[in-house]
Amino acid sequence: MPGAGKTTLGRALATAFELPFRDLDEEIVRSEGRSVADVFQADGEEYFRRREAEVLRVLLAQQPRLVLATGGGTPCFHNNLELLLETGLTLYLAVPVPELVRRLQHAAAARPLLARLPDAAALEARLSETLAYRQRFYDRAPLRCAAPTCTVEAVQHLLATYQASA
Ligand SMILES: Nc1ncnc2c1ncn2[C@@H]1O[C@H](COP(=O)(O)OP(=O)(O)OP(=O)(O)O)[C@@H](O)[C@H]1O
Ligand SMILES: O=C(O)C1=C[C@@H](O)[C@@H](O)[C@H](O)C1
Ligand SMILES: [Mg+2]
Repeated sequence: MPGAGKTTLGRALATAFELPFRDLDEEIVRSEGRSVADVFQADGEEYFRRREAEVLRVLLAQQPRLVLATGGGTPCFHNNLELLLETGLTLYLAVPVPELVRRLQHAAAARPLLARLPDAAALEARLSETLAYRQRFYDRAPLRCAAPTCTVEAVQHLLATYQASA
């Protein structure tokens, strides 16, 4: 979900595993030469999702060994989840909606899907609706860690257990 900690944990995991880190939103921004908000505003979500799927495919083809922070919506469009499940090991950061609200309430305006909401209650309602729809996608990740224990050490432990059972 937005604000779940993908970038923070992703960077730390990349350092721990000595892998390059990439953030899919940043790759889209670089490829488009404009911000995510500008893409949404000028060309709409459908265009953004198309570009997101294309940039994801180009990135994975160019750089198959990496830690990638996706966007919150990435697994829910254009069979991106199937691609991620086939080509890598996916981790879902499960963060309760009230905690997401705390993290995002002062940063929602810059986010196209969370902008123009009147207050924290409206933000909470929007995030709850979004998560209710997305949960079915997120739950297909083979690895899951729940806040507040989404640490590098917790993920290393999850990985060791996963690899031992594979
Ligand atoms: N484990 C954590 N505990 C508490 N706060 C955290 C944690 N991880 C990240 N944060 C804070 O939550 C906010 C969002 O973190 P981050 O940018 O890593 O999330 P994200 O999933 O990448 O968000 P985005 O939707 O912007 O891509 C930041 O203010 C960050 O400092
Ligand atoms: O949750 C989402 O759908 C989004 C999250 C951001 O990371 C961006 O990818 C974009 O704002 C859409
Ligand atoms: Mg991020």
